Amino acid sequence: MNIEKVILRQIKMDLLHPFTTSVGTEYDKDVILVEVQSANGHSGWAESVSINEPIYNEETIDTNWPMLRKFLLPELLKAPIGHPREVSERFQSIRGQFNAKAAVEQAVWDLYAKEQGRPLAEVLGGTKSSIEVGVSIGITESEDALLKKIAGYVKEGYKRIKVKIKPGWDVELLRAVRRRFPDLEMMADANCAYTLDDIPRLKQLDDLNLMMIEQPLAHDDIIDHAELQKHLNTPICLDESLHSYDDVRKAIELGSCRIVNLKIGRVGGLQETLKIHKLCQDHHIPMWCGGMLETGIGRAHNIAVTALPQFLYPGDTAPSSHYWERDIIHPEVRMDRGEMKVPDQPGIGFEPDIDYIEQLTSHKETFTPKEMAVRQHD
Ligand SMILES: O=C(O)CCC(=O)c1ccccc1C(=O)O
Ligand SMILES: [Mg+2]
Repeated sequence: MNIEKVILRQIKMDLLHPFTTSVGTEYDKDVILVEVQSANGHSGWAESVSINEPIYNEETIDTNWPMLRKFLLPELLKAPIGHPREVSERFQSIRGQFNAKAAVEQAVWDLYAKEQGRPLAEVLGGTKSSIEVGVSIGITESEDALLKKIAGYVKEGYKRIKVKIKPGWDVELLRAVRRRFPDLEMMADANCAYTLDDIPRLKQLDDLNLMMIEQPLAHDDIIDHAELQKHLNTPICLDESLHSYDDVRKAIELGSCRIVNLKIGRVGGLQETLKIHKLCQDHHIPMWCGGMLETGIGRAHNIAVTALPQFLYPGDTAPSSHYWERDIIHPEVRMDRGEMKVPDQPGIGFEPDIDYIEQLTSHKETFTPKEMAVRQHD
């Protein structure tokens, strides 16, 4: 692959509806888009899934930009790349920065797939032609508001719903949802809001036939989760705690989770995703694809990984219209009766709407191998 140019753009997008979790509320999103261009005219695209504040992981859009320009892009551009797997190898000595690394690596994967004229899902080993879709529902102002929202999403056809919980907004609430929707495929996501002192409270969730409870305990823990899982029948799914193949290996070994939420950004890219996928297959651990309120570009990557066979549950891959007045790709991501088609076009299979992206752009910077070489000697 001959990468001639990398373009970073930062855009701002208003969310159609604010999104509240146990740690904060997102009203809009600043997004860093990475475009890698090759000599033969193809462009690969991806986005950093960092949000505006360091409340999900330690990264933000404002920490990603200087890491990209100072460390990651010089590594990428220092010599030609044969295969996208080499990108994560080059980034190995740089600590952390998972979302930023993934954004670059995923753009290279998209470029690679386009150069081969094949869909990204197929290049990764995906086996599905359509995927099932779930929806993640933020904390609402009342129980009634939540029940109304769920009724709407059930009507739209979503295959499972995920309710955000926190202490005091949990047992009674989920009981009310279960009473109203006895057969609904339902799960809860705590975003780290509990401790082991809450075992008695969390045990009450066992009667509600939840598919799983996501990340009940601290973002950096896999030990207490193993203890908690011993007390619960409901499977624990980890999100924040898993950054790598080795994290997942240790969590499986300890019994810290029975299900894995995979976010490509959180684990540093698609190569790591593929390693985790193989590990979960070998251990019969179901996976599903989490979301970070992505634009259509990040969403397209999420759809591609969800086509892999071990992605056994619906993911948080709602269609464009769930998040945005207007998305930045053509066509927009659509859902039909709770399913989405995996695109059969080359690469991510959706065309970035470059004119609209340019309108939304607040900063832009271009990098070439030559300029990087000059800068390295400054
Ligand atoms: O993209 C989506 O719809 C999923 C939203 C979601 O749950 C989420 C959004 C931002 C940060 C963390 C999470 C999470 O899965 O914990
Ligand atoms: Mg989560």
